[in-house]
Amino acid sequence: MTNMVNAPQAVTTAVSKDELFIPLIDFSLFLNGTDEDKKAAANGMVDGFKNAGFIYIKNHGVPQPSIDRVFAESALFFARPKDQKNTLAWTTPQSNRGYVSHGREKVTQLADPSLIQALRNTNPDLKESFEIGRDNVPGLPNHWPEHLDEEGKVFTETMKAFFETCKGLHIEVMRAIGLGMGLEMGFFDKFTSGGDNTLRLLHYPAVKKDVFVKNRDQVRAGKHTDYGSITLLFQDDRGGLQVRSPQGTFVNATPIPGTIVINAGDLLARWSNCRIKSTEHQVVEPPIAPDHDEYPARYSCAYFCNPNFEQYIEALPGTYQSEEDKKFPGILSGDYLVQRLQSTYTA
Ligand SMILES: O=C(O)CCC(=O)C(=O)O
Ligand SMILES: [Fe+2]
Repeated sequence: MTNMVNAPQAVTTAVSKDELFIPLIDFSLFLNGTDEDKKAAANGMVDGFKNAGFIYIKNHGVPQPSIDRVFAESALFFARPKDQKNTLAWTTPQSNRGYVSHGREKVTQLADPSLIQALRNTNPDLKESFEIGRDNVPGLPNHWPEHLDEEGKVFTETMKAFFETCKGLHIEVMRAIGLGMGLEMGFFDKFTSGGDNTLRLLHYPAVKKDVFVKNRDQVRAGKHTDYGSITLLFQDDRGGLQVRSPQGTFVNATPIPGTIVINAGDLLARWSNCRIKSTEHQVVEPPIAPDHDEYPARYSCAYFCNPNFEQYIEALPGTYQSEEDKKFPGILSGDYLVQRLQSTYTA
């Protein structure tokens, strides 16, 4: 008889509040378990994406020292002088690579550029970021700092390696989603092989407490949904990420050491014919105010995954019975992303 007490559990709870239930999945059971383990982990993941749009995973196979190195390199990068960072500036939605300074991006659901501009002026996001795309794409170079100095070279090597690590995890997570949705486990492989993903390093600088007191609408990152298929989110231990609950409240997605938060994006919601949810989230000041007058800086790292840009995305098998059940027309993955990015940024 197996010892049920010591058997690892595929699914436990990460967050439970206001009807928002975000599961914590032991991903090693999917990666290395029996067929039964794989199925239990995969089902738990898909349930999480259907109900909350968010899951946490542990034992995910990404070595903690690599994650620590990415955070350390990211902090060194953002500490560079503004002028230097601006030489690496983000340019176009088609490229979606480079440095984005405070207030330039305002993630929002609004499509009207004048409304986005008005919002950006009143409540700028208190953050800066650096976007890294698939390397060696002709005509769309990454804006690496490797020519700047030795540190720039180390940063570049670290991020290139981490991009590949996350690309591997994306492939595995989509295999789990395939299994959990009753598709073949390899169903998504032809959509994930290219790695048309974006690694975004984020820095939310230290901010005076009274900024949030004077303006109650001030946030570190405005509420939004992500655009692509899934996002792998690595957060530090500061806290501040919040997820919209079915009751409409924003609930803390508290950092859990050793875990990665994964959320479904709009394109996966569309692809799954709305079986899977893409849930609004935001970043606010940490839940507990410090004794002194300032909230410390927060760092995070989001790996935005997309189906290969040349793939045509339409309702997945099993999510409709007849053509009329399809809620959206098909679209090329790359066209969808560029459309969404175009309304997010102004030059
Ligand atoms: O910094 C975070 O924890 C979340 C960032 C985020 O949601 C995004 O960049 O889309
Ligand atoms: Fe996001």
